[in-house]
Amino acid sequence: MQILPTAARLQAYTEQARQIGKRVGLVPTMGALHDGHLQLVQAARAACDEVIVSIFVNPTQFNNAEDFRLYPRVPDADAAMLGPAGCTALFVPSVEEMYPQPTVLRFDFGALERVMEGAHRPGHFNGVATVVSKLFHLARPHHAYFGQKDWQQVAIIRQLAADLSFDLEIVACPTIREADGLAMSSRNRRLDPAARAAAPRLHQVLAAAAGQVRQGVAPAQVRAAAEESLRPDPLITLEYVEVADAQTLQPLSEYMPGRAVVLCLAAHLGGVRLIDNVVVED
Ligand SMILES: Nc1ncnc2c1ncn2[C@@H]1O[C@H](COP(=O)(O)OP(=O)(O)OP(=O)(O)O)[C@@H](O)[C@H]1O
Ligand SMILES: CC(C)(CO)[C@@H](O)C(=O)[O-]
Ligand code: BAL
Repeated sequence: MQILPTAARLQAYTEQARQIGKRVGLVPTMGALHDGHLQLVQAARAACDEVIVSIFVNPTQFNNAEDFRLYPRVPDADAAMLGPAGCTALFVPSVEEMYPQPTVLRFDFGALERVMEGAHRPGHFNGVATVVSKLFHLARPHHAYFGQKDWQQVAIIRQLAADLSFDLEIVACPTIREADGLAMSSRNRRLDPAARAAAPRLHQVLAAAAGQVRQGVAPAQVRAAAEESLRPDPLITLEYVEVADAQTLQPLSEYMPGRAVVLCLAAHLGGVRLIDNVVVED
C-alpha cells in the first residue's frame, strides 16, 4: 500500500492508473476506522483495480471546535488495517495541503440541507461538499463509496456530483452495526461505559418507529413516540428525530404511496453526538 501525503502525489498516482486502463475507487474517510469503513473498502476492491482511501479530519465541516479537537485520531492503527483490507493507496494530507489558503467556497443545497444535519450543524455540508469536491478533482475516481449511516450526506453528494458533472458513480453502502444494534461510528470510541451501554437505545427506538411506519401510524405520532421513549433516559439527550421522504429528505406529514421513508435521529450521550437512521421501503 502506497502512502500519498500530498495532493500532487494523489493526482500523479491516479492519473497513471487511469492511463493504463485501471478502474479507480475512492473511499473518503476521517479515520479511526471500523468495519463500516472496511465494508466500503471491500466494495471498492470488488469493483476497482485501485482502491484509494483518504483519511482527513476535515476542519471545515465541523461546526463545533471541541468536536474537532476530540475527534479520534489513530493513524498508525488505521494504516495497519487498510493494507490487508485491500487498499492500494492511502491519501493522508495535512490541513495545509488541503487548504493552502482559507476557502471561500459556498454551496447551497436548498431544501436538501435545510433539514436534519444541515439544520442542526450550520456550515457542515458546505465543508463536506468542499472537501469531497477537492477529493473528486484530485483523484478523479470512477467510483466513490459512502455509507448510508450518513443518509443525508449521500443525498447531498449525489446532488453535488450531478451539479458539477463529476464523471463518476456514487456507491452507497448499508450501515454496519455492532451486535447490539449500535451503528458503528468513529465517535463511539469516545463513549464512556455507561453511555456505550445506553447507546443501542437509539437503534431500538428507530426500529420501533420503523414498525409503526409499516403499520401506517402517522408521522407526527411516530416522532412523538420516539421522543417520549427516549425522554426518561438520563444519559441520552435527543437533538432531533425526523420522519422524512427518503429521497427528498423533507419531513412528512403523511405517507406517499410508493415512496420510501427514512427515520433519522441525532442524540447526545455524555458529550458525544451520534446519528443513525433506518429506511422503510413502501
Ligand atoms: N457504520 C457504518 N456503516 C457504513 N458506513 C459507515 C459507517 N460508519 C461510517 N460509515 C461511512 O464511512 C465514511 C467515512 O465516515 P467517517 O470517517 O466520518 O466515520 P464515521 O464512523 O461516520 O464517524 P463519525 O460519524 O463519528 O464521524 C462515510 O461515508 C460514512 O458514511
Ligand atoms: C465524506 C467525509 C469523509 C468528508 O470529510 C466525511 O463527511 C465522512 O467521513 O463522512
Ligand atoms: N460521518 C460524518 C462526518 C461528520 O460527522 O462530520
